Amino acid sequence: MLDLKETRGEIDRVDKQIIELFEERMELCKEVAEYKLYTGKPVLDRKRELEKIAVLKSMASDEFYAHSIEELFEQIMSMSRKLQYKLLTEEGINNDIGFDIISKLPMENVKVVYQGIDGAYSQQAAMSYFGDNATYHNVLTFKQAMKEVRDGVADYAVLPFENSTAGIVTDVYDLLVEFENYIVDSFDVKISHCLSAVKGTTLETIKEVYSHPQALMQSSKFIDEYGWNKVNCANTAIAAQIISQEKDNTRACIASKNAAKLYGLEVLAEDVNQSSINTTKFIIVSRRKIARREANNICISFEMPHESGSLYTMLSHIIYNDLNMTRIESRPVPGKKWEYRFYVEFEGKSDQPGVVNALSGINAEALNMQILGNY
Ligand SMILES: O=C(O)C(=O)C[C@]1(C(=O)O)C=C[C@@H](O)C=C1
Repeated sequence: MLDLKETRGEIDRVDKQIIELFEERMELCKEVAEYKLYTGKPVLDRKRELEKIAVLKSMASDEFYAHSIEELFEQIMSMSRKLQYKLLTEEGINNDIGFDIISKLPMENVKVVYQGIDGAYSQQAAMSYFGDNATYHNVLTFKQAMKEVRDGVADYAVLPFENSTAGIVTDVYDLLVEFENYIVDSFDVKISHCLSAVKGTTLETIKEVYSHPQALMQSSKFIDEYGWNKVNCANTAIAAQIISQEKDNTRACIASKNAAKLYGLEVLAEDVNQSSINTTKFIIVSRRKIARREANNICISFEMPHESGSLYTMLSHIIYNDLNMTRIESRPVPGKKWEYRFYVEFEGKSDQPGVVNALSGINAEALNMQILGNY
């Protein structure tokens, strides 16, 4: 029988050679980086990589090794690219992500827009964040709020980003890519929904419940127990307004207690959301590319070639630079069937070298990378 210790000794000897050769190869890649620094040639040269892999595979003695060699060299070349991005960052190339670092968001006399009407949760969120020294106005769509921020009509928009029960607010995700506005802060608001209707309505007379799709989802257990139809509205407060105008006791709405009071409705049931920890994360959006000094989250979006391993390759930049990923979401790419845009959030600051390396790697290797904010 073979001696395990002896064989392991042989493995150790081969591994040492692999390390020496790997380091020798990386030193050569530094020379390539220097060449690229002066010529402005991009780090990634996929054509060269594919040609190399084909040649290396043809040297393998069987199919299994050919496949392993392909994986191994994909990794080696990925390490080589990461080293090159790091060297370029150290030379000051690619490291201006362009955020103005500020100590505090300007809050005095600012104009704040929210979606919905009086009594909307977004209004409540906006007022709790900006307080009495801001002026507030509402628009009917998230897109209009984004436009007003872009055009300077408003300094900030306060938009819902994600709910702990119903998930992400997909329209807001899409608009963050469509508009060149930036997330500058985020905060959580505890949400407690009420079922409200005009006087004379009871649980027995109701047939339809009006609300925003997210609020309907968050209260679906309660609504489905009674078998009521769900009717989508642009906003919970708009639903309350419709119910108060229609004066029809077959209809009720899901909205805040505040909205019920504002539109003269009676509260028939409180806290109808199935989760007692129902919370919505709101974001503050600005057209200025600013980041608070203590901001420690970065959100980016990118698309990728539809190839095996491409998401892994993008995320490897985050892992390699020791960054903690806190969110990953995907949305369909408009006009492209079964292709997705990814949204990735990770901890870090826009001027941190690891963040700059990761962003320059993803920017070079993904399609349409956008930095959505450092908040
Ligand atoms: O040959 C280059 O241009 C390199 O940068 C070296 C290398 C490699 O490691 O072999 C790395 C990245 C490129 O995408 C292609 C090849």
